[in-house]
Amino acid sequence: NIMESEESKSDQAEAKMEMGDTGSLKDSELPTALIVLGMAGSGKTTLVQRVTAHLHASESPPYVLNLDPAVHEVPYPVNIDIQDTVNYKEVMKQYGLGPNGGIMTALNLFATKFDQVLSLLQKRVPEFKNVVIDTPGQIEVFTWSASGAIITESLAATFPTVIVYIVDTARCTNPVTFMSNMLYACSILYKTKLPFFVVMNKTDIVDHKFAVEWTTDFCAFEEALQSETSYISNLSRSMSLVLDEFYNKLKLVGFSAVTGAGMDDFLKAVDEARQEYINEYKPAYEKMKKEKLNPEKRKEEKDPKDVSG
Ligand SMILES: Nc1nc2c(ncn2[C@@H]2O[C@H](COP(=O)(O)OP(=O)(O)OP(=O)(O)O)[C@@H](O)[C@H]2O)c(=O)[nH]1
Repeated sequence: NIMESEESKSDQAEAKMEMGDTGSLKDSELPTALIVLGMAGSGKTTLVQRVTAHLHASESPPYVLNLDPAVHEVPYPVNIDIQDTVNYKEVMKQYGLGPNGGIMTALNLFATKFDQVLSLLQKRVPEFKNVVIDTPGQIEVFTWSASGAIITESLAATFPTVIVYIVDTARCTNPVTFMSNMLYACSILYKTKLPFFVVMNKTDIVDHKFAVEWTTDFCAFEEALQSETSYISNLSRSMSLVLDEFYNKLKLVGFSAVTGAGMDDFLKAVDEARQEYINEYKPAYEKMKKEKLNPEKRKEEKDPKDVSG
């Protein structure tokens, strides 16, 4: 069974919200769930640590979930840690798996109990403005797995949910690498359909100005491609044009998880994405839910009965 870490338990909360149901609460009373995604080494864990420390200092501590079964040490105060429920090394042994298979299976096992996480969270709703979720090192373990989809969808059905996609700015100064990373970001948007923004992390090493230019000025990107061989440069040029629609709406936030620079912009982007969830995602989700629960009605609307006899 999934349990909260000892320090994070609250007797008050148990008494306050026994019913564990957010349906009767207004949107403004619900916390924002931040799902932190990014390639291995992009800085997910360091960012969660930095944001958590900032929110604690602002006297608005978040509720924190670690979903990485293989992290050596969780460097921030965590409320629910996947490692307390499943031991991925034991999973590897028992099922004869390699490290990635072990991590994936550990997440699958955890996902089968995610309803328990939700009810623990729901009981604590009035205490938190943010729920921060750190994900496994290898991004595809979460973004291309059934368990990642189950976790994302059940969070998004309960709370305003936002995807925070972390990019290692220093590793994206090559225009082709940058574009590949943006294609990946775009694929996550496709898969989750959730409000989304990109954190250009590690700006203490390299400023992210180039990324803002490349996503807002096609000529600047084309110029940066000059040194590439013709095939790659032509393909990248075409891809960049394809990404234009994605770039138009995309929010890039410069950030340093080490120094904390960019925190205000980060929190502003969270607020805007939360608003987008309330204004756009939620109504579309409610409509879809209604249709799913009432398939007959939908059929009738689509195909009205022939009353002519
Ligand atoms: N200079 C600098 N280094 C950073 C920053 N954020 C993270 N790092 C470093 O980048 C490395 C990876 O950071 P993590 O936070 O472990 O990244 P992660 O995405 O959680 O990594 P995995 O979960 O192992 O895939 C560490 O050495 C961090 O110290 C940053 O803003 N600036």
